[in-house]
Amino acid sequence: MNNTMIGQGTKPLICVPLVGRTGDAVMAELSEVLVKKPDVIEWRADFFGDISQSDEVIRIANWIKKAAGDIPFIFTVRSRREGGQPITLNDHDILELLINICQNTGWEYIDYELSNPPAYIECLRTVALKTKKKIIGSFHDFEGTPAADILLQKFAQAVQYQLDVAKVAVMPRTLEDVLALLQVTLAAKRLVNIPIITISMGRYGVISRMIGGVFGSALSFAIGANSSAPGQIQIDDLRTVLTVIEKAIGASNN
Ligand SMILES: O=C1C[C@@](O)(C(=O)O)C[C@@H](O)[C@@H]1O
Repeated sequence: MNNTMIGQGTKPLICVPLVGRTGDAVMAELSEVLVKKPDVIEWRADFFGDISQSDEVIRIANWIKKAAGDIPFIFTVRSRREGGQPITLNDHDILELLINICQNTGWEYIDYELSNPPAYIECLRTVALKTKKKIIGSFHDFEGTPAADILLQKFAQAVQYQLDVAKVAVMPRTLEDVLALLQVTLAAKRLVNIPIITISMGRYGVISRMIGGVFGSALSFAIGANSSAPGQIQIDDLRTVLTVIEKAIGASNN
């Protein structure tokens, strides 16, 4: 099994999401994706019907970890305001659940939105440090692609909070938006000293999922069993493309 952490290695890691509504569905998805050997697995727990039952969430998280061995895991509860599923938990409940995950599972990464109150982010960071978890500070815009300076601020914010990884996922309305996101990726890579992940979503943005690594994005999301966002492609296709790009870059000497 691969256990490379985000930001290590020469080519971007491939992460697949789990989006089942029930424990059985999540477990079935897990067996399906494990065969495809992703580098990282994300549980999008906002899709999980029993998310308000924290004991059940912890039980399944521990089951998943045991079944998947060394693969690094990301625990994500995407908020409604950033494109997540409607859930009954409020921001404070979500923070409590994330703390619970830090304290009671061996999961490596917690995704936490940079739009959360600063006090919540600092609280989670303190717990994460104590429990040796890493935080991915994230920002999502499913409507459009904000201007470069706004996106660059998101990366700077993640660094200010002393988080471990910074991630930006935005929706392009034009191909120019995709180019803008790639340009921001390159600028952010040069600006910040933590691993970054960038995604231009949807039909136009598909190409960013394949070539984002060239510009500095450390991870790309793909479909192992089910998709969690528009524009994700099948893991086998993404792996083929990333392998070809790595080979081509490695082979060229001018
Ligand atoms: O933030 C992201 C990126 C993503 O939205 C994508 O576009 O691939 C998929 C989400 O599951 C993940 O949490």
